[in-house]
Amino acid sequence: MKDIKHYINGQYVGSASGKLFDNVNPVNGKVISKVHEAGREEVDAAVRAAKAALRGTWGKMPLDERTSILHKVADGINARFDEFLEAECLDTGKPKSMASHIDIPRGAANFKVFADMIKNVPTESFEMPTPDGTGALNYAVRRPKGVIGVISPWNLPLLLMTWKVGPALACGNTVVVKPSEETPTTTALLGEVMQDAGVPDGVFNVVHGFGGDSAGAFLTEHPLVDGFTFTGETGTGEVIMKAAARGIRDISLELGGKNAGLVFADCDMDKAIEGTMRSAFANCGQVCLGTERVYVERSIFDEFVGRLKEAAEGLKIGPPEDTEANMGPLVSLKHREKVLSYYQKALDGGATVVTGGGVPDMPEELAGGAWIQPTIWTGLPEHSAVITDEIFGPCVHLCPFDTEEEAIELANSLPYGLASAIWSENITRAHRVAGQIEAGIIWVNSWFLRDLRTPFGGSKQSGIGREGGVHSLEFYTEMKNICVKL
Ligand SMILES: NC(=O)c1ccc[n+]([C@@H]2O[C@H](COP(=O)([O-])OP(=O)(O)OC[C@H]3O[C@@H](n4cnc5c(N)ncnc54)[C@H](O)[C@@H]3O)[C@@H](O)[C@H]2O)c1
Ligand SMILES: O=C/C=C/C=C(\O)C(=O)O
Repeated sequence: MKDIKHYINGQYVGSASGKLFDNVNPVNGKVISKVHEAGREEVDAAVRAAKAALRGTWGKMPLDERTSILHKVADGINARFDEFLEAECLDTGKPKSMASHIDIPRGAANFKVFADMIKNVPTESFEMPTPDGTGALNYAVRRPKGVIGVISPWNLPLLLMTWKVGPALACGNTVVVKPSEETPTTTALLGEVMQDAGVPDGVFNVVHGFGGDSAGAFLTEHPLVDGFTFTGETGTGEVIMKAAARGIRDISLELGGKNAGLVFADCDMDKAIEGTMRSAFANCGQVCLGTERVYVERSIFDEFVGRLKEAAEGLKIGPPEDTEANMGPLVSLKHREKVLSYYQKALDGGATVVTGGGVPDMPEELAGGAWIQPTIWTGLPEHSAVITDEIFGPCVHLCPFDTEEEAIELANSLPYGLASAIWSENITRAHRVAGQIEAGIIWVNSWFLRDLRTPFGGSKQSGIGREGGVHSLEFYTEMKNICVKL
């Protein structure tokens, strides 16, 4: 069986401890590979390699050369598209139809976009008077922040990891990546692409393992890491923030959400149903931007519930290679336990189960997988855990509202503030409501439409900082002002 090793200083290496853990295919529960678990020793070697690489050829490389290497990385991902696709779908169980349109192309785009951007973003300069009349000139320059610790989740593994590694390398940093223990394969494969593209040893390093008391914690506790970028749960973000406080290291946190959809009676119903189907069920509901609570204006509530039910019941659950399937399993049986505990809470709380609510019957060869039904509820009170907690499954609670003010208040009622989707053909209303929603990303008549130049991140407990466009460059560089007395 294949074993997945760390990638440190340009070499694939195993753990000194010999500790391995299972990588399980969520489609059938079978072990697909064994993964080396990093101890402090491997994490230390990776961080030191990254530190040394800053002072090596990478640190001295002209910008044009660096960015052309990053274009080669993107081309390398595209050249091995099918391998990346296969690996991502084995680790996550997601439909190939989705990963081939979203995950893998974005993995390549994340390198190209930021390589081009860093070449075209100006810095500022200010002339100032001085008492002796000669004046002074201030100008700002960008320098890499240093060694960046990248800690990424399992839901969009290649997409979310490269969303950080792309701009970090474009800005001249070096990285140590700790991918999710659930989905190590595409990050490991990226090491080969980096090597072939001519990325110098030590610039891109990967250590595998778990979070607490494992590779994740060892990385955040390592004093030579200069900054951390993390995507994952809010609770994990708190732990990482504490670790980063030691030594005053910078952080960028993209955290959990419990995003609201708002559907007004003046929406285009077809668009609202199509968009809500995606925002509730895409990637088996495992998208941080998903809408697990949707508020619908009362006059169209019954119609909306009926149409969403019909559409949800039309979803085809199946394994990645089933070309008709548009819903895969959850990432693991453990995650399914969590999601099913909320399905039970909904029942206990007196919800009306509009559709789903359990585990589908699957053919024998798939019976060991983490399959789950897409689920719609109505009738729960706003304080119930199903409405306040991020479940991260293919489920949505629908609730009617009467006024615009009430809809805004409901959307803003939770301590999260990642994203929201508003459905209305009244453009004045859409702008007015969008301006009042407490979230970092608002979509009007769309969902998960991404322009990589835009600010991306959450407010309240959904994160700190923004990445995307110049905001990524802000995080991954130190801005230095040079003041010259003339
Ligand atoms: N805001 C966003 O952009 C965004 C995007 C995708 C996912 N998410 C969030 O991610 C979560 C799902 O992902 P997950 O379950 O993998 O999240 P998670 O927080 O459990 O794990 C994320 C990563 O952190 C590591 N980790 C866990 N504990 C750690 C510790 N103590 N120290 C260092 N590293 C540690 C894990 O091993 C993994 O690599 C959801 O909450 C989702 O909303 C947010
Ligand atoms: O699950 C969360 C999805 C996040 C998406 C991005 O970070 C992105 O599109 O850049």
